Amino acid sequence: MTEKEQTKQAWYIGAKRDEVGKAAILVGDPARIERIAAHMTDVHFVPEQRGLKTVTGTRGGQRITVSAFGMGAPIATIVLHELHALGIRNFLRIGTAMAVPPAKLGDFVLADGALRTDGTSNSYAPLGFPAIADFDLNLVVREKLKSSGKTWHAGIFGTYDGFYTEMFALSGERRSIIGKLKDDIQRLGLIGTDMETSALLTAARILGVRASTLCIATVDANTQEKIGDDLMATLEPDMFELALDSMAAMAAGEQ
Ligand SMILES: O=P(O)(O)O[C@H]1O[C@H](CO)[C@@H](O)[C@H]1O
Ligand SMILES: O=c1cc[nH]c(=O)[nH]1
Repeated sequence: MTEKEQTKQAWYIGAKRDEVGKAAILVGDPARIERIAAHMTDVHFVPEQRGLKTVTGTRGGQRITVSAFGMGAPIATIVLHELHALGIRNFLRIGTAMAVPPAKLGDFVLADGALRTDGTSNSYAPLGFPAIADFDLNLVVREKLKSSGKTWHAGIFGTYDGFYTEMFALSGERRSIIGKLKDDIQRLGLIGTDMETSALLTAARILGVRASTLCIATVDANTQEKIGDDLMATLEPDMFELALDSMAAMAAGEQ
């Protein structure tokens, strides 16, 4: 029996088959679930388990599921894997990423692929296997970005497991630790960094489903400057709209 035939209710997110839609958006922060739900109709909240929140609603005539994984690749892939086992074939992670020029704070960054600097993706495929976003999904997202008039960049992300050991120095002494991140960025021309994308893209390819990541650049990788909550609050609804419209288009194509 395949995973999909076997799974009627997901172990950790708790969703049953009839509680999920045809495409999924993965967010980190569970507080985004209520806020994105306001951009859909006929909304159904799946009972929360272990702090994992999921909502399904209608957008553009399609049922779309949004699940919050919290932070980091291990739990993000569990959520993707469970939604895949419930029958979902299209995934878009949305959220925040560290910015690298030419991306400026507040710009959108779209992953065409990702450097596999995470550990979780190794459990899906050996390191030589590339973490590549789905081409058709990214075409749809690109079209939505172009018509939005927003400033956006597409390219390769870097995904790291150690937030305070590899990505963000809390004190001056620790700055040397994140030297590798800056080196990777410069040497490899990364456009953004996060903690989930390479694992999600690898897992999705191995599971035979489509995935990508669209983020708002919220932290400058060189200066560690962050965008304020007020600016993020004005950008987040645009990210929700772009993501929901993209996934409604993908879900429509699955019919
Ligand atoms: O996209 P959001 O949920 O904002 O998450 C980002 O912020 C968290 C910490 O950096 C990581 O999970 C990262 O990917
Ligand atoms: O600094 C940051 C900001 C967002 N996401 C990350 O992974 N790191």
